[in-house]
Amino acid sequence: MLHATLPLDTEPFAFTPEPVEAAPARRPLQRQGVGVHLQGLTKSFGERRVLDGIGLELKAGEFVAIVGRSGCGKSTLLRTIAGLDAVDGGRITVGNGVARDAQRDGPPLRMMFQEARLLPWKTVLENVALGLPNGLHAAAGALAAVGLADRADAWPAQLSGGQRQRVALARALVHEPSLLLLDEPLGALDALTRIEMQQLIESLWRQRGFTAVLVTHDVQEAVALADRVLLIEDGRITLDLAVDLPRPRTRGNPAFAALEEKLLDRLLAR
Ligand SMILES: Nc1ncnc2c1ncn2[C@@H]1O[C@H](COP(=O)(O)OP(=O)(O)OP(=O)(O)O)[C@@H](O)[C@H]1O
Repeated sequence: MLHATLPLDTEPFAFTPEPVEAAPARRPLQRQGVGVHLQGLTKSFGERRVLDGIGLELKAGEFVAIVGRSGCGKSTLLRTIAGLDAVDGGRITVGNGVARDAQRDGPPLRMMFQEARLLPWKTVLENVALGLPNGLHAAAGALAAVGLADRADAWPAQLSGGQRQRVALARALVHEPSLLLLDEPLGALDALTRIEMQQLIESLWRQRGFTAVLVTHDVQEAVALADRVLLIEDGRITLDLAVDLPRPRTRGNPAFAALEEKLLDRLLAR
C-alpha cells in the first residue's frame, strides 16, 4: 500500500545552492537520476480497472514519455508512482527503496501538472522557495535556470501561462529531484511556447541527469524528448518504442516523422 499524501512541492530536501550569478553552462551533477521499477501494478476506480498489471523498468537518468487515449490511465500511473494515489496491488520501487519509504527518506521526486498551482499571494521567488528554510538563494538560482531571474518579485497573476509553468519547473528543480514526473505540463501552452519549454526541459534534463517521466497527448512532443515512448491501452503497456535519434532532434526529419506516424497509427487504430 502506498502513502497517499506526499507533499510534492513543500517537503524540504537537502540540496546545494546554485550560484545565482555566472552559473556555469554545464554544472556538475549534484544528484543522479534514479531507476524506477514497477511490478504488477493494479488500480481500479469502482468497477473500472484502470491499471491492469503494469510492469516497467526505468533506467536511472532515462527520459520516458507515456501516451495513450484520453482516460487510459496515464495520470493515474504517474500519480501512483508519486504516491498520490494508492495502488490496489503490485509494487513500486524508486531507487533502492519501495516508493513509500523512498518518498520519505530517499531520493526526492517532484511532480509538475498542467496548471502551475502557484500561491497567488506569494511572489514568484517565494513560490519557488516554498518549504525550503533559507531557500531564497537556491530559489533565485532555480529561477535563473528557467530564464526568469528578472521576474523574481512579480506576482503569479502578472505572468503569462508559459512563465507560470517555468516557475512551476523552477519550484520542482530547486529540490534537486532525482525523479521528475511531468503530467502534461505543456498541454495548455501555445505551440511556440510549448516548443521553447520542451527545449528548456530537455536541456535541464541533460545538465542535471534526473530521471523524467512525461505524460503527453502530443506524439511529436514524446518523440522530441523521450528515449522511450510507452503506449498504454486497456490498463497495460502495449508498446515500448525506443527513440534512437540524436539530440536535439529535428522535427520533420524522416526518421522522426516515421516514429511519430507509427505512434499516431497505433493511437488511431483503436
Ligand atoms: N479519483 C478518481 N475517481 C474515480 N475515477 C477516476 C479517478 N481518477 C481517474 N479516474 C478514472 O480513471 C480513468 C483513467 O483516468 P486518468 O486521469 O488516469 O486518464 P488519462 O489517461 O490521464 O486521461 P487524460 O488523457 O484525459 O488526462 C478514467 O476513466 C477516469 O475517469
